[in-house]
Amino acid sequence: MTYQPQTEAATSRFLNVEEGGETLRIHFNDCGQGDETVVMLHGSGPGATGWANFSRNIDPLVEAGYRVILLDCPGWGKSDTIINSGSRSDLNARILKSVVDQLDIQKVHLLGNSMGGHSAVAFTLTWPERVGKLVLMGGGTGGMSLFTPMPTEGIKLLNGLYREPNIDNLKKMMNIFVYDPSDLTEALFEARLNNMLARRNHLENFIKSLEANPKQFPDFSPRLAEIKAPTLIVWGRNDRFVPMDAGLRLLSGINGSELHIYRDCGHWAQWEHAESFNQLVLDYLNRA
Ligand SMILES: O=C(O)CCC(=O)/C=C/C=C(\O)C(=O)O
Repeated sequence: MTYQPQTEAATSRFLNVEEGGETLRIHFNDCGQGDETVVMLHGSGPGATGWANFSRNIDPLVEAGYRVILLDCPGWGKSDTIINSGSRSDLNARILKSVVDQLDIQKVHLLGNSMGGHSAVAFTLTWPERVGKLVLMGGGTGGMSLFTPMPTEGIKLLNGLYREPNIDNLKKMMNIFVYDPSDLTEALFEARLNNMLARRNHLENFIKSLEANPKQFPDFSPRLAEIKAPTLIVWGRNDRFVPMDAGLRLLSGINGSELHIYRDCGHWAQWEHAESFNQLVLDYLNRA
């Protein structure tokens, strides 16, 4: 039978999650029907969503026989908004735990981009028995860089875009987000701007969260050795948001890990090198 590409509308679902004494309506996309599930966790940029971050990765994994769940973390996409004053990595992990519990999924592979990587590590540290393999891309822990002053130029532009969400600031951020900005189309900018402006409360609450706690993503370095899940770390050599040495920290901390560094690649390996990335991930997941 010919494979039918997944669509956002046909896979869109909502669940309620209790968090901090409140009920949050959480959005996710549920794609495919495989026995094994890959959860994709997006980054923290304004306008990011599961679907937008992983648009080039969903079909190849579903076609290969995986169920793919794309979670919109609270404060992004169609999920409810939140002001977060604790660890956002752990908040996202708690939300994911409730979603997989409600879906009755016992074990998941986690694929996280940037903040999504931080959240995947938080989930694994708290519920290790629920994790198969980890794929951490441009993220996995907060903390300092040995070489790059923090916040990085990318994170400064990201925060600037949250404060002043307009097309000029979006282009400034996206131009250093990827290695080769000539791949970025006006349609992509427009879709991203529309995503952002559709939920101004998300943007305002991200800034309020930073004011309440500037360190939204804790440094998990001292606990990385607790992670037993086989872990594939993926980084762009030219990442100007989360510097590559964070990937080296993950590699030295997580015993069963290996690292793939893409040349000519910024903070969005899954998009910039989609074909190769998809094959890399599938080979890793299929490996005994
Ligand atoms: O500050 C950090 O460590 C995480 C930054 C981050 O998650 C940035 C991600 C950006 C995107 O993935 C996006 O905007 O699509």
